[in-house]
Amino acid sequence: MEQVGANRCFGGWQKRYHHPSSVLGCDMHFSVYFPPQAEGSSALPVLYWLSGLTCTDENFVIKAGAQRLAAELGMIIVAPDTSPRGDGVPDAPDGAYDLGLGAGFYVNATQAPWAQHYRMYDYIVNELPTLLQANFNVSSKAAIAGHSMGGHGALVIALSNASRFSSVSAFAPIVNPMECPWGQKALGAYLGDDKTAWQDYDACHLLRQQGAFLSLPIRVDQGMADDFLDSQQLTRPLEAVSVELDYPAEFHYHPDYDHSYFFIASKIDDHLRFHAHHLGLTDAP
Ligand SMILES: N[C@@H](CCC(=O)N[C@@H](CSC=O)C(=O)NCC(=O)O)C(=O)O
Repeated sequence: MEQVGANRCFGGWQKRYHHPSSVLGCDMHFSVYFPPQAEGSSALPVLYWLSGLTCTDENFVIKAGAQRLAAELGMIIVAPDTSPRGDGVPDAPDGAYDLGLGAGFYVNATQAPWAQHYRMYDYIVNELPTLLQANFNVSSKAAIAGHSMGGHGALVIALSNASRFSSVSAFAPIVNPMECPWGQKALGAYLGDDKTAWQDYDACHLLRQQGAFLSLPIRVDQGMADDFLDSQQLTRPLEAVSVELDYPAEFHYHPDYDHSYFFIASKIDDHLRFHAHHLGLTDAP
């Protein structure tokens, strides 16, 4: 693993790394914010941030403005890329933004030509945490968050690995990919036509299946001026499932906010405080 960037930021460091991924079969970048407390001897908890369509590991780092509060809270934030990358990694034949490069959907693909490299689920759940444990002073406590496609990834990964995460949050997540154009296109390509294989990657399905056995804290924020709100099954279907199950997830709706990083930057502190509380860094959210 090689460090390829380092910027002093709120008394800590915003760093970028490059490493060979055996799971993805290619070289990957990821970004890490180390708060000032990382220079001490205590292991710090990690918040994984999963970004949306078209993003790399850098969109969140540059646009969300999370570092100021992460520095105060003593929280490491890890932002991975959104798909495998590089020569030899297939892309959508028409260069579409919602399939292939920048659109890994956090699944393990089973279909040609994707199956060899598109294994973002295993990369986030297994390879990346192991790499972080081996190289940095991180504690075993972790939380996960994301936006849109990354909100889908965060919810699916946390719901399927609830013992690994103290909390999960999402901005404008795709919560029912089985029933929306972005999800149907990606899951169809990566997993094939058998929709039973899609269920493992649908947050609504997972919550309905497992909600009765879970105590995972969930928070979702949604802008009401989001152009994708209804067309891409964002947020509301998951709220309906949580109401149906009486699952105590938090849903916050915000008039006038859209799907962009302006929304994320406006509300990211609420998510960091939510996770800090459940990670045991603070008494109150
Ligand atoms: N180009 C597309 C939509 C692309 C887009 O809005 N991407 C979002 C995530 S959407 C769901 O995963 C994003 O985070 N973009 C990067 C950024 O820095 O804003 C279109 O215009 O329709």
